[in-house]
Amino acid sequence: MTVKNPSTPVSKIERTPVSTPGGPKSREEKIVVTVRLRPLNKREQVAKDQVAWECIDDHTIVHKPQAHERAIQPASFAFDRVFGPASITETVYEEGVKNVALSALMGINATIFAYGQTSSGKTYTMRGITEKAVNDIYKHIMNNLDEISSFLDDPEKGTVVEKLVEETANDDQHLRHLISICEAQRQVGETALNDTSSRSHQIIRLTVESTLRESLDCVRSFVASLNFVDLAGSERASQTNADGARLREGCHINLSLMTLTTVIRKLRCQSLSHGLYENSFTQKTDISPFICELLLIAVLGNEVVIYPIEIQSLHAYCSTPLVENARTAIICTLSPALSHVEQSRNTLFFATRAKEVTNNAQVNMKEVARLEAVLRTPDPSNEKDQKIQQMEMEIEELRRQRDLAKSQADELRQKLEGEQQVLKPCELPSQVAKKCLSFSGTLSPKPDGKELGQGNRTRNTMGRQTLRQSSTAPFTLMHEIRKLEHLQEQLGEEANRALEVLQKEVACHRLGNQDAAETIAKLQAEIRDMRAIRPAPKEVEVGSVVAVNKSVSANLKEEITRLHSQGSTIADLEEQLENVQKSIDKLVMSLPNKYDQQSSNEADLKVKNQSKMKKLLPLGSSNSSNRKNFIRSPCSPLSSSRQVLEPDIENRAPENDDTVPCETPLVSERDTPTKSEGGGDVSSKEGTPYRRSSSVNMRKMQKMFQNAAEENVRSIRAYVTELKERVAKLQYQKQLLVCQVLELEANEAAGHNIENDDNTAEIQEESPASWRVTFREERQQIIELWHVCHVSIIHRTQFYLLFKGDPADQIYMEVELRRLNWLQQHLAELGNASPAHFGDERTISLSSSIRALKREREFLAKRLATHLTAEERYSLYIKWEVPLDGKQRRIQFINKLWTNPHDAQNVQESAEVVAKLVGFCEGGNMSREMFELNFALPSDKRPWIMGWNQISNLLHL
Ligand SMILES: Nc1ncnc2c1ncn2[C@@H]1O[C@H](COP(=O)(O)OP(=O)(O)OP(=O)(O)O)[C@@H](O)[C@H]1O
Repeated sequence: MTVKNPSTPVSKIERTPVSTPGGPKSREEKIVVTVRLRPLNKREQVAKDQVAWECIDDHTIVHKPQAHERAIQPASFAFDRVFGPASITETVYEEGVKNVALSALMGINATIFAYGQTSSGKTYTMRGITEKAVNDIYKHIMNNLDEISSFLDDPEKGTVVEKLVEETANDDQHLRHLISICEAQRQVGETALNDTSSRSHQIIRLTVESTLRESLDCVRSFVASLNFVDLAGSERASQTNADGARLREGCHINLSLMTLTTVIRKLRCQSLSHGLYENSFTQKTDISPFICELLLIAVLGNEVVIYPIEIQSLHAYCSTPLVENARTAIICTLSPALSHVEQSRNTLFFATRAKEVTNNAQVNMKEVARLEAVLRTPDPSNEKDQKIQQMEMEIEELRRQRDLAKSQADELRQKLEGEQQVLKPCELPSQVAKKCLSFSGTLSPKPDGKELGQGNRTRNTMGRQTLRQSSTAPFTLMHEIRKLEHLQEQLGEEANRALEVLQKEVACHRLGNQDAAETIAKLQAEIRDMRAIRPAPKEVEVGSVVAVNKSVSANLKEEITRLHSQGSTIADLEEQLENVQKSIDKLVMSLPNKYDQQSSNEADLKVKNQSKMKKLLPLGSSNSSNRKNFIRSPCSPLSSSRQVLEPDIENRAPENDDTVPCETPLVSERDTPTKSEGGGDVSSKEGTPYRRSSSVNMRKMQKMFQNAAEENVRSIRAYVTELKERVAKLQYQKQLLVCQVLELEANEAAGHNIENDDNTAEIQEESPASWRVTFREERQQIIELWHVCHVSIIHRTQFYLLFKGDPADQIYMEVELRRLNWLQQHLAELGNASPAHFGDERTISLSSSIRALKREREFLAKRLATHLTAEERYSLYIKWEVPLDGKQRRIQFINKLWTNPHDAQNVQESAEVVAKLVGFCEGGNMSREMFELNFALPSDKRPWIMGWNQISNLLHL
């Protein structure tokens, strides 16, 4: 069909861009979205369905709240135009879509499509719209019978869709006839909602060619498509009562509509990219080519070139630049029935989204279209070239990847060779490394005894852990040792600094008494000791590539022996820090005022108790009863009040003067003479002006000294505690290293077959998800091993509450697991008969562990009385089924804690109770306390903790 265009644009097409001489003109335009609400149909009336929607004006449709929904605000939707049940199709056409339809006469592709649930009136509406549009176009033709030509299957347009027929319409009658054939061919079926439900989408496309005479000798041609799309309706199987083929049809229809909805939604989100459409299509492999085509026309407004459709060719088509060149109008049809309110709402949501989609309306001049079509039409030879080019690029990329992989493999090989060299002196070439990878937990002989027998499963998992942890040993080990040394050195330096600060602090007191002098001397000695604990000179810088390369040239065993021969540096550090802690305490205690000295017996007892308590909970020593004994000097560089107080120093009394306020007991306000306090010149009557002024100043000073001293001691304490934590971490790391060495040696002894273990080396790192699984498994094993080895329940509590699955917990979990496995094996080997001696009067045996645990439980039972209220105790007794009238309820209750490793609730609640009794809290403090425990346990005998010395002694390192 060819239409001659009048020399002037169709006046009614207000928004259609006028063609301009010299080229196409385009502008962005929103999709025209209209809504048509049909009347209740017979079926709905018979069912006495309610009307749920109302068009309140030409642009707004609202949800009519039902009687029971009065309170709810009506949902309101606004569109370009809204047509109520009384509107006839002519009005819908004239006022809704005519402008868009007649754009085709101006060379602009146009699409009108209906969208709505089944039986909402799409076909009813589109039939009328198509009819009216055809009328208008032919009317236009009749008025402009100048040039008429026709074409069929235009080569520019490619080929038609399978079963798609393109015919030239001779006149309006002919066109109507063609449309009626089209409709007759459309598959229609009966559903519960619609006797004549369309079971397929329908598109009628008119290709409109028109000319525009610009001047006597210049005629411009336009070509545009006008598409009338009547989509099949979305439906709910429950409402259509569809089954069998009808149901499958419905599913298919829904699926394709869903795709359309998705495209609209994505378009709305301004994701107008070609990949987007490709994705939409590729994801829906069962979408019929027809629907794809439909989407292209209806949504993209593309100048459609129809290929014999295959999904693939469609992709190819989509990936070419799209010419957005269309005007689109959507008529959303609605049933007013309350029973369909949800579907209607969905339709309105779709319409709302469609409103936001912008089209690019562009005049199609035939010449331009031709050229573009030529450019876009794939030239087979060209296409081939492109494919070759693309393949070449892919080959190039593959080559690059291969080279990269090769160089990585070479690098790895080199590293491995380095490791092999390292191991040669031990007559354990690469075998050891490989054995280590494959170690499957043959460390422990099968333990005897019922409880200890649980170790089998544990050891299996240990094998897996070994894979994960030791996959890079011994290379990693050496690297770790370097890191450890580095940390040790840092720690030593920091400890020195801490001690220096402390020394200054002490010096500032200038107290000159014997105790203080001794303390200072001792601290100075400690500083000297600390300085002596220097790790072996670093050959390389840790962490750098150089370090790695140099490390591998060293002998692993030598490294470890050297580390050990450094005099158990970490243990020394630990001891030194412990001494620092003691020194601080002693210093504090050595500076009592006279008042305190006078009540020395009592105070001594108290001090003893306090220091005993400190052993239990070293961090808890800054209690208020101690504070008044703290160093009363503001002279530390840490003290903020130093400057303010310095002028007062000249008022200080001679040190050996009994009357000097400095040695006067810290007098409480209660004990201070009122007169002196009030007037300040009372003492002038009794003594020298010097005394008068100092008696006033000293009270003030004492208070300030006290505050400053407290502040200083607190900060030093915190610092020392931090250092201790770090030492504890080092201790853990060292234990891990030792465990790994142990494994290496065990492998060595076991003479593992490395060939069988190659595949295991692949296990390297765990994803967060698999770490979580591993964490749970490991924790359970740890809990079971604690039980089996009668490990301190305070330790269990701390560990359980501290390590909750953070990836950083991995190292601690593994150290703990390895340690416990070792302990389990050790206990099993020893039995009760011959406890092992480790040279520091500590012994580890099953019976000693049980005894220690018993002591710990008794200790906790005592704490029940002091740390819980009677009410809290009673509710716990009830919860834990401890007879309320029974004797020794406290110990009965404590004996129930941590008794069932397989009962997660028992574990969790036990931990909560113990934490409360010992005073642990969640979070940061927990960490501090956790590590603190490694330094000062509730008992001097701590058979459940294996330190570096014990393990390394056992390893004969
Ligand atoms: N605006 C209207 N005024 C009067 N009757 C209407 C109106 N719209 C639709 N109908 C009637 O409602 C019934 C269903 O209409 P139609 O077949 O057009 O729905 P549909 O949305 O195309 O359904 P399906 O998706 O199942 O094909 C028909 O009998 C039709 O005549």
